[in-house]
Amino acid sequence: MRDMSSSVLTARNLSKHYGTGDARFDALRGIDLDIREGESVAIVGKSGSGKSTLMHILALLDSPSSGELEIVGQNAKALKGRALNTLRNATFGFVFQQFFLNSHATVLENVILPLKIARLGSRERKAKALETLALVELTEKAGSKAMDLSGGQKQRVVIARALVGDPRIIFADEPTGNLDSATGAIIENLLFSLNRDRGITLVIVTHDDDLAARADRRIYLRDGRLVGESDLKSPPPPAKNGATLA
Ligand SMILES: Nc1ncnc2c1ncn2[C@@H]1O[C@H](COP(=O)(O)OP(=O)(O)OP(=O)(O)O)[C@@H](O)[C@H]1O
Repeated sequence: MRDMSSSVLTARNLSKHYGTGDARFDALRGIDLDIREGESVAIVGKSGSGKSTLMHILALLDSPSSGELEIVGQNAKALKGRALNTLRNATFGFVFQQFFLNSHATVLENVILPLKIARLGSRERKAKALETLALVELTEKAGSKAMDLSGGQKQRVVIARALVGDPRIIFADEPTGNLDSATGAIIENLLFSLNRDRGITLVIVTHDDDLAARADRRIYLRDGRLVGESDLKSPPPPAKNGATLA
């Protein structure tokens, strides 16, 4: 059983700006955050508030302009090159719209890819990929081309690919964004069951209030600042000037 109380991600005074001089834009300003092993966290806020920027930095896909970040006890600044890639591949799973499936490859080949990168033997990676496809109920589509699947099936392949390397943390950016509500509910249930049953920490960026409400904790961003948090027991912070946060 994984230790639920220890931090898997710790951010201190994280800031990120784009551009310089007059063109400088501060996308994140002084973010402090602790994410504990096994919890589910939704990052919410208006468009442009910095949600994706924060998630990309937490997932080591981008670096902050200043501040400190620790991932499973390791200082992000000290991680470079191969060590960075190895930690990212071994620790994280990504459910991002920009990480497209290879539509001409089969479902199985798409799911196997991270295991190839991790240099697992071919028999072992096939067995592991098939086991993961069974978990997302896509066994019968293993040999289909990814482009021949429905939107919900594609998203399940993306989740299988995120899951196949046994990640400690899954980062999901608008995981139900392009799906109809019934299909979105299936994807949502799948993500939260992985969190509940396998103890995988879940970090989700979403505009969807219902999805955010299912997380253990919500983190509210406004103009690059963390303006509040709510867990299951406390309501969200009041919106400034009557504006809504969603
Ligand atoms: N590469 C970049 N260069 C300049 N500005 C950027 C860049 N990437 C993001 N920004 C700016 O940083 C701010 C935060 O962007 P971010 O994508 O994190 O917002 P978001 O909250 O995820 O928005 P959305 O909900 O619309 O996806 C935005 O104002 C955006 O225009």
